[in-house]
Amino acid sequence: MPEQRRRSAHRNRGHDNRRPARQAQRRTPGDAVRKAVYDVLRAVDTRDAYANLLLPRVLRERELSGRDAALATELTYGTLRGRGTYDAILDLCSDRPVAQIDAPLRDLLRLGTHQLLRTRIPAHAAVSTTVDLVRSVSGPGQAKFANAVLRRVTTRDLPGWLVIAAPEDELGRLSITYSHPKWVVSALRDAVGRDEIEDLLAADNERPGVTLVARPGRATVEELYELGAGPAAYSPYAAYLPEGDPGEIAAVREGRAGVQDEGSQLVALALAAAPLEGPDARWLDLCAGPGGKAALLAGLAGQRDAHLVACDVQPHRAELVRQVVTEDTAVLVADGTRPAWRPESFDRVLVDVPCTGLGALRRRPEARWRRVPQNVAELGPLQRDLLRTALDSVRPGGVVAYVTCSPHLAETRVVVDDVLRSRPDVQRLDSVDVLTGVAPHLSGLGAGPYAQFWPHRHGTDAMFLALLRRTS
Ligand SMILES: C[S@@+](CC[C@H](N)C(=O)[O-])C[C@H]1O[C@@H](n2cnc3c(N)ncnc32)[C@H](O)[C@@H]1O
Repeated sequence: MPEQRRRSAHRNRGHDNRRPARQAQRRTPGDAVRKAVYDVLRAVDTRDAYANLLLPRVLRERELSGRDAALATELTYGTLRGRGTYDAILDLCSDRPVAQIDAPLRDLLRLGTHQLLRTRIPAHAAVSTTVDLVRSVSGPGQAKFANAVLRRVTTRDLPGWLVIAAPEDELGRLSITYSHPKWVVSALRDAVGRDEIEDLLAADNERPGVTLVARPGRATVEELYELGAGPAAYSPYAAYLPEGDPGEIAAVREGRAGVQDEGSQLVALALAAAPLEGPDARWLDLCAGPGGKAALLAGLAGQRDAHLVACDVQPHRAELVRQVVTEDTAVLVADGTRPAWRPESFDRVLVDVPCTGLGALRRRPEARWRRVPQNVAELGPLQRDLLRTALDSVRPGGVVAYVTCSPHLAETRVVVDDVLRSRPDVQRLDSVDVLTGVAPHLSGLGAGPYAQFWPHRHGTDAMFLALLRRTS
């Protein structure tokens, strides 16, 4: 299913019926595609651009649509994701270590290697188009070097290279074979276990399909089905969009529906469904930007006469929240660790903390190379502070959902267990039970009380959920 959704998403991106005329005017459309890919790769490297945000803009500006856009997307994402594998192979094909090759040339060698080993582009075309590009950006001397290196790459297929490029130790083998930094493989293996690590790493290299959310009270899944979406596996508010641009759906443009991973929907739904005694009128989303979960919670709150307060420390993120929530939601720009409200003000609190995002690697092809182990250590104190504030903000009997889009144990159970050690006033609820109440077909979330989603098991991001109740 994810494979089918992924293919359709590729096939249908940005159809433009003016394309044939434009393409006819262009002398070498293939080069325009590769130049666009190259420019995005450089921007990712030099100014920390996000490929998923920059690429659509570059495609629009250069009027690349239809098959050209699909090819550019595949080449950009594939080259960024496969970097670890390709560098190990290039090290065997070059007389200079990859780390010492000029960054622009290195990006082009990775792009050439991706085309040779993971696409159906004929080898001669992959080599010549890449070498032409090297000539135009780095000069004839480098073009000769690139030609020699890429010709060596053509001498084996990917499995053939992996046999000699992947080291024998397990971490090294997994890291090169599935193109993840070793520390990420190690952290993911600690979280998912040895039996499933390869499935998880392989799933991280797939492009996720598009999941929509029908925001309660503002749109229905039936409305989305009529526009070509299909039923989703778990969330009653989700619909899969097999093809087409979600931006072309009126409900999405109007903010009544949105694009939202099903795991993200389910953790918000679990907070709303967690059993509660007493009033259920005041909800808080402590880290709300850009607002996907806040929009869903605001809709659910509206259905039971509750009100949501949504808070984010970054003004531009709070503004994004404002654009997707209902009018009766109060949006605050505030530091969640210095609450602007009195303790015990809320009945339900979501704290979806800033994290490494290691559970959403499918969506951000460059993220795995950008994150470093220190990020985990640096985020830890903030994650703990935010969870403490969330617990202080909820009334006795109220519920807190601690959420991350990382399965790294140091960001999930270790944070919760650490904080709860000094909180005798807090009880763990069984998140797995609550989630299966929301979505009866769900399984594979772990033994509880915490719940962990996985891309390879659920087709969702690797969201973590801990539901906690204040007892006094
Ligand atoms: C993982 S994102 C939240 C995603 C959001 N819940 C959604 O579904 O769209 C974490 C957010 O926490 C915000 N943040 C970071 N530090 C914060 C703080 N001290 N107080 C409040 N928000 C903070 C970040 O700006 C970011 O928008």
